[in-house]
Amino acid sequence: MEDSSSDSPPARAFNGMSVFPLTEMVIDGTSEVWPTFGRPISVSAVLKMDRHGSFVEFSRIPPPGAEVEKVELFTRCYLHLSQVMKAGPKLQMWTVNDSEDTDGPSKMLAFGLQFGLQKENDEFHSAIQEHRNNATKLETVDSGTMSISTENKFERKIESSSAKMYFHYYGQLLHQQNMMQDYVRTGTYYAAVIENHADFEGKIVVDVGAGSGILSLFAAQAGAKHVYAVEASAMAEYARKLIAGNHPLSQRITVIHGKVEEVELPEKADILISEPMGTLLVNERMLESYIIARDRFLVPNGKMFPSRGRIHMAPFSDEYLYGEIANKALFWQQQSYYGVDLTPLRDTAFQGYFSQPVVDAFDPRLLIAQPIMHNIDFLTAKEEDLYEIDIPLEFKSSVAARVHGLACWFDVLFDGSTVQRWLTTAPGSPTTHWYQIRCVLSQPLYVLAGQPITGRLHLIAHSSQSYTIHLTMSASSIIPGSNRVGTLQTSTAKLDLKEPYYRMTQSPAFAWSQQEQQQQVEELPAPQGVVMMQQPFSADNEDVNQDLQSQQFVVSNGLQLPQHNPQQLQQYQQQNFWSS
Ligand SMILES: C[S@@+](CC[C@H](N)C(=O)[O-])C[C@H]1O[C@@H](n2cnc3c(N)ncnc32)[C@H](O)[C@@H]1O
Repeated sequence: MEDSSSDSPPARAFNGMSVFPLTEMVIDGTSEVWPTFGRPISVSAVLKMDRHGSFVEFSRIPPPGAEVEKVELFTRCYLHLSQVMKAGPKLQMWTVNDSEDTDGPSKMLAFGLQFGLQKENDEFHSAIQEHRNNATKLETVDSGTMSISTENKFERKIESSSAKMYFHYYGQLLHQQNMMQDYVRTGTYYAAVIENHADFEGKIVVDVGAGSGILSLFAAQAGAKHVYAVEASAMAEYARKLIAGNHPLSQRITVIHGKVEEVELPEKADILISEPMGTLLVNERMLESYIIARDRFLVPNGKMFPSRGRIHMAPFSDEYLYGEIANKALFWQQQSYYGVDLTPLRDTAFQGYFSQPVVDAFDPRLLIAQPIMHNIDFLTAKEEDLYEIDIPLEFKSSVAARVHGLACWFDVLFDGSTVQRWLTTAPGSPTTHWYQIRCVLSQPLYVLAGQPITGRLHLIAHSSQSYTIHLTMSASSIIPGSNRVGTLQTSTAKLDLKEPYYRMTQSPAFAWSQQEQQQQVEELPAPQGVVMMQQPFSADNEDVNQDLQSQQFVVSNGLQLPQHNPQQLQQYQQQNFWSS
């Protein structure tokens, strides 16, 4: 390890905290995972930086009167290899993967950090965030000791195996086509750009993650002076080919193969265009690259298309979905599977199924309260704001129901000078390839009409370009004589956004007739942010995605193709898309 460089931010010291090494994880009867901690060790912490990045050096403080006077190093944790989570007012949880910094085998370290005061916890937490920021702001000065720069930013926070798979995926035309064929998505981008051509005319544009180059071509159609299409995957070569074949627009577009974190551009941009949204808006962690591109390339007061995103959330009740997930674990209930007792893994399997967010298009009538939303302003947000997103939940149930979890979707805004356009993925709106996502609780809650539902949605970014989701939901009650809310029943869930359960081949939760559904739609008021369903789900319960694509294909091309043979349609679409 090198010593801290003199160019690095000054080291900061913190005292008076105890480390509880994590010895094991225990799963109790209610399927909660509880960490078991070892004996506490008093430590001090110093935040430093060397050429590998920022790190915290924890040192043991010898107990008063101890013979040893020398401060002994407990551990050194590099921030880019550490996940730090506030687990309580005075408690932080640390998990550290030190595989990159030891010559030996990969090691995971987990511990709790207990502070004497909440203030100390807050200060230490913000100092860590600040240090992360400073580290990435330092430019490469020379070939000397300090070499932390934005060039390493992507690599330092994303595992190389994850990035490799990610860019391999986007390097294939098949997947670019899939996005392009989401006509709600592509059509909204097209309309937003063309209707707001005044924002593009004569302007320098950067297309952040250009993929096939489709948005760059839209910007050029809208009159951009020049477009820099930055694409990190091998798709950049195909984009070059596609753009070259679209003369004369091609004269005003330059494709740059590389990451927006690394490439250099000859001039600043007046406007950025990008499609960086993943499931739940933030999956894939590409919004962070969009923000980095803003800081690197956009002129002050420049425009961003889109400029704002909102995550919408509401509790839902769906017995059918809950039963489906719970039943999957029944396999492990067998006591004699070829003579083998599978039950030791039953609880683990049960938890495993509930740790997958469900991705599908659901009926908005499954929502049992008005949605709430969380705003992310792409023009002002800091990249680090997306490392940890903490959303307090507060709803009022509109019916008596069993609450099975939290449903989420998002929308983004194109804030054009001429027209404002929202691209929405709300349930009941025309379905997109993002669908909606639902976090299902293994222990449902019971609520009465009018009862408050409170809780927290806590998203923590991880190095595989996704998030760990910590969901807490409580059935609450207003404490008589006060405005305070008391908790009656609480349920928690931990999910990995990277491991979703794509439920598109399943039957819809409701198989109502069109007439019944229409009647329901007319009777129910639409929740805020949700367009109530105008049409039934796929008439023959076939794969929703295929059916969606077939409907949209028919609409967009004006062709009268058979509506109820999605497989044939999809085949037809794939063959013909690139010649349309
Ligand atoms: C969701 S796709 C959108 C593609 C295209 N703009 C469109 O709308 O059809 C995102 C693209 O961004 C690229 N990408 C992701 N992160 C990037 C980064 N840090 N630098 C450059 N390209 C990136 C991906 O390879 C992928 O092609």
